[in-house]
Amino acid sequence: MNVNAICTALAQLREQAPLVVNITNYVVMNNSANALLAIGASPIMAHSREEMTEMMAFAGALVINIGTLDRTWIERMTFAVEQANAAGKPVVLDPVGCGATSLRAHTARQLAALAKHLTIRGNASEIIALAGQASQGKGVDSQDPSETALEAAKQLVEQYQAQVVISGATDYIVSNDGTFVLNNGHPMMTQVTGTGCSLSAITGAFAAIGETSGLAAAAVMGVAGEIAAEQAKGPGSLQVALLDALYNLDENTLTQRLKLSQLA
Ligand SMILES: Nc1ncnc2c1ncn2[C@@H]1O[C@H](COP(=O)(O)OP(=O)(O)O)[C@@H](O)[C@H]1O
Ligand SMILES: Cc1ncsc1CCOP(=O)(O)O
Ligand SMILES: [Mg+2]
Repeated sequence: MNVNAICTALAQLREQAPLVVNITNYVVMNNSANALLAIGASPIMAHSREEMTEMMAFAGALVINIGTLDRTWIERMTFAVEQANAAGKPVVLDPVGCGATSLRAHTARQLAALAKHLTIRGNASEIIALAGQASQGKGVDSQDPSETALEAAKQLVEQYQAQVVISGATDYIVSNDGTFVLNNGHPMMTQVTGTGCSLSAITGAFAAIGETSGLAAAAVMGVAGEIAAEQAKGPGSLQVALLDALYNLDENTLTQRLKLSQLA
């Protein structure tokens, strides 16, 4: 996949405006819904078991985010993944805080093993912990450089037949087709809660239109993030500017700014 293919995927996303079902955490529901709307998709935050079979029949994709987990949520998430599988819909898993507690690690692994068409998107500490290795995450924040998660990501690709997006200063998109490297974004993005969760939600939107790689999602998020950081005075205005940048992102800007390469 090259920059032209990413631009085509973005145009298709805006044309189709896929519906993305999110079971996400209390912190970022608003951020994620707004990020999906800004890029041109249609979000719905839905948790109820009673409506999930119907929901997955007409939805484009399911995004599962374990950020504010408890027993009830785990049961709902498991059922939702089963319904996505039955309807042949792709699943994106955001293993928020995986490594902080065994509940998160155990749940993320169970969900990953269950999902049939899976993309995993996490920061480096989450990806390392999901693979069962020692990570240095602090709660939901990464303290590992993204390149240190590459071996773990390759293990997860193999183990779950998944695509894996490691986000960070450099984003890596790892799959059976090789590893793409993105060098966009801005460090201030780590000081707004929900930028990673928004990236996972947008990954769901691209998965819904048949673009299973998280590459297109990481590309638009990275470029929009750096444009937003140029305009922001700090994290508060960055949050608003990010939505504007996602909304206004065009093919020329994406092409000019994208720093994309591939690992040999
Ligand atoms: N140091 C950084 N420099 C540039 N972009 C970054 C940096 N850290 C994170 N990002 C970007 O911020 C977004 C969220 O990634 P990340 O902070 O790793 O997720 P999470 O919020 O789940 O920890 C991604 O688009 C990523 O590329
Ligand atoms: C702070 C926090 N606590 C539980 S979920 C959450 C949000 C995490 O969002 P992100 O991973 O996008 O920074
Ligand atoms: Mg996160």
